[in-house]
Amino acid sequence: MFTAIRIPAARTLPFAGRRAFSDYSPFGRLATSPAKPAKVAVLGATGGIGQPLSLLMKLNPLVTDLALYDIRGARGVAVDLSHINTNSTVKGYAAGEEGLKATLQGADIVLIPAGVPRKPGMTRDDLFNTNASIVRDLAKAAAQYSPEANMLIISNPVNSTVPIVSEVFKARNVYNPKRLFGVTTLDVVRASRFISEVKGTDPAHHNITVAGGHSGLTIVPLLSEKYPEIVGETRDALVKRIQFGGDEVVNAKESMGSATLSMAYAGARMANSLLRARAGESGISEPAFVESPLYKAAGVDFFASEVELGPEGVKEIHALPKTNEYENELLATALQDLKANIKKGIDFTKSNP
Ligand SMILES: NC(=O)c1ccc[n+]([C@@H]2O[C@H](COP(=O)([O-])OP(=O)(O)OC[C@H]3O[C@@H](n4cnc5c(N)ncnc54)[C@H](O)[C@@H]3O)[C@@H](O)[C@H]2O)c1
Ligand SMILES: O=C(O)C[C@H](O)C(=O)O
Repeated sequence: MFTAIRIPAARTLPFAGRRAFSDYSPFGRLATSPAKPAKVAVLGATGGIGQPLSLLMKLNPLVTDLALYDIRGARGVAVDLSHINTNSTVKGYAAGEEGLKATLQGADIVLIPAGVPRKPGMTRDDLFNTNASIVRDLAKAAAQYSPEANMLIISNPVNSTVPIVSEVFKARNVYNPKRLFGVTTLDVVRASRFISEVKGTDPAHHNITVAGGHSGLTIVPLLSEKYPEIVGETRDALVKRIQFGGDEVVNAKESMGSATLSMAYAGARMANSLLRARAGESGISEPAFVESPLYKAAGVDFFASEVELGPEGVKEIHALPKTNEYENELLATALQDLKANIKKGIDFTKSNP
């Protein structure tokens, strides 16, 4: 006799119960759909930072168009990413002026991680001879093809490459200090992680100001106002670890480069914050190395601190938190180095326009 086989109904989740990728996002809040089109360009997209950063941009629902450029391989990375089922388009371009033009035209955010990374024993300043001209040439193209974009400079030495971009834009009468950012987010990401390890807490609960610049002693964590209980050797070790966190990665990678994955995360967080501010969300702040009034009187035109973001880019540069004697000494040392790093970038661009 024929017996009907009963197939149990598949279990389904009601639509409202399903979670979107953005619910699990590590960036904090992500909007679920773009308020307006946003084109993001990545220059140096094939590199150790460029690839994961481009992936994170492909996953960001605020991005509608992603354009990738490198001196090699950007088209392959773009085709690979273009199979991911998020709404944005991805295009990769070949090296040269035409590729740069197509990448940059119409861009709202330009992320630049192009250039060589450190090997053990090197300082970030040792990268200057190679990276200064790479950043200068990319800045020239950006000044021509995307003069109004937010420029996010990742290439080291950030303390010098940001002034290089400002000089290139100034020479072409398109410089807008509200749109130029040295990406120092990684210092704050590290600070919150390292402090959570000391305190045995969730890093999400720690938002620490890291001021100054992005290299060694120019990185100044300002802990005392929020964490007056962290003192003595614990404080000294924590400050040193934040200042030299980059070396920790460089040494562990044994000549294979520097931080790439944590940097891609940090760069994507910064870009996401700018995209949210651009879409009209208020109260968004990130650390960044920007043209700043904070130490202009001391001859330091660029300085990293907490910056409030708006549709115009930099909305407001916040004053530093209250500092103690120990931090004032760190700041004094940082200012000396910063002055020299900034001058080096400006002098280079003036004598090699
Ligand atoms: N700001 C920060 O916190 C931070 C953190 C980590 C690394 N970095 C810096 O980022 C830079 C890149 O690091 P990485 O590990 O990705 O290096 P990488 O060598 O893996 O990648 C660099 C990419 O840049 C490309 N490139 C070189 N010249 C170019 C040009 N003229 N135009 C376009 N692309 C070009 C290369 O082809 C390569 O794909 C380094 O200078 C590094 O020091 C900064
Ligand atoms: O340390 C480096 O050279 C890369 C980067 O600036 C970092 O802080 O990890």
